[in-house]
Amino acid sequence: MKTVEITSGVHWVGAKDWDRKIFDALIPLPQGTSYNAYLVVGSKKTALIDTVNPGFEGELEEKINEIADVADIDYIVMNHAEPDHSGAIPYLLERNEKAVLVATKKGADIARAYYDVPEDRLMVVKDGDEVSLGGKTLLFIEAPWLHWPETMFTYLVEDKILFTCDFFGAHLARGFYDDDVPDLLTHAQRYFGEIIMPFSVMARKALQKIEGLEIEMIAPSHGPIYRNPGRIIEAYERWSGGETREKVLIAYVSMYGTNERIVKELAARLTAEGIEVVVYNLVNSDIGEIAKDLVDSRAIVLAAPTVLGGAHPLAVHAAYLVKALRPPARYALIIGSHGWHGKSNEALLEVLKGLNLELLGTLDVHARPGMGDYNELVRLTNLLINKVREG
Ligand SMILES: Cc1cc2nc3c(=O)[nH]c(=O)nc-3n(C[C@H](O)[C@H](O)[C@H](O)COP(=O)(O)O)c2cc1C
Repeated sequence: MKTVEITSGVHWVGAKDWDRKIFDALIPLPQGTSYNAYLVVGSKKTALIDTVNPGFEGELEEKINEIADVADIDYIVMNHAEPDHSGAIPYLLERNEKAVLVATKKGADIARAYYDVPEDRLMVVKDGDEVSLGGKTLLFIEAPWLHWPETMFTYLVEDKILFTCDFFGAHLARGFYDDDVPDLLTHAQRYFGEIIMPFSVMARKALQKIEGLEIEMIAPSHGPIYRNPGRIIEAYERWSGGETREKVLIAYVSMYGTNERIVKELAARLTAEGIEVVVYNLVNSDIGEIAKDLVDSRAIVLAAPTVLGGAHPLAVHAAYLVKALRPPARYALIIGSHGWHGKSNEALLEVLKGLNLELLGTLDVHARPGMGDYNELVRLTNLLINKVREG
């Protein structure tokens, strides 16, 4: 893909990574991703906003050279220091003798540590600082913890474009503008769940901060550019505000079918009552999809057998992720099974400790589910339905 001029003097010079399958050695990328970088050309100065993942430096340089010489860039704006956006900084600083790296104070610390940026090539900015490129003014807005401590947004005043790096992003190689991707909000929700949800408080603060800005375009550093920013801002308000639906997320593991039978019975009863249900068998589930559904589920059910005196490792992993992602769910049910001494429920509750979840109950099936287990399941299901409907 060639460069794209998104408005006069503002060029997309990023890279599409169609082949990437995994992010942060953890999150599957079913549709690849993109590393968006933007070249802003003023009448006097030129700035590059964000860079690309290591391995794409040459592609970035080629694109920049279509518009201006890499050696002529005056500012490299680092909205976020994570290598997928800043990995090309050392390469660029080697090929350009004058550009300074623009970052927050914390960003500068990270740039020194990760990219060996020397002091004379660093320009520290704080909230409200501006840089004029000649007819194009960059305004810096500190937006920490989205998703590292140093993050900021850059606002291009004259063109009303907000560059937000990870915030409002989506892992997608396809599409260029939001209107090219009909299912974009689903991907954005998944990205929110994976990356932003643990920082929902900071997300709300950032949304308040940009409330008064006139925004014509949102240009994140992963996924399509929003020409209709209202849609994603409204979605982020809901997601970061912890707005949940009448929806239950069930994640389970079952070696010989005990938990599976219980979970299927539970899902069928919830569905019959008009409650939205998503069921994930943890053996073959994409954790990005689970993260997406955690964004708006009101209750979580974890079900797993006792294995070697604890919970099945896949369930421990899932519980750990739930704890780390801090979803807005309000209620939980924990279901387990055992052959001789049940330990799974206890182990999962230990992992989840500290989350603001109301535990509606536990069920621990001995070997295979019997009448007593099904009766208890009916009681717990009714309780869950009532709570989920209450809100
Ligand atoms: C590898 C393995 C380890 C197990 N470890 C325990 C254990 O430590 N304690 C226990 O009570 N049952 C243990 N069990 C028995 C299972 O917890 C029991 O069969 C349970 O009903 C399986 O539920 P599932 O079919 O949903 O996986 C173990 C079973 C297997 C296959």
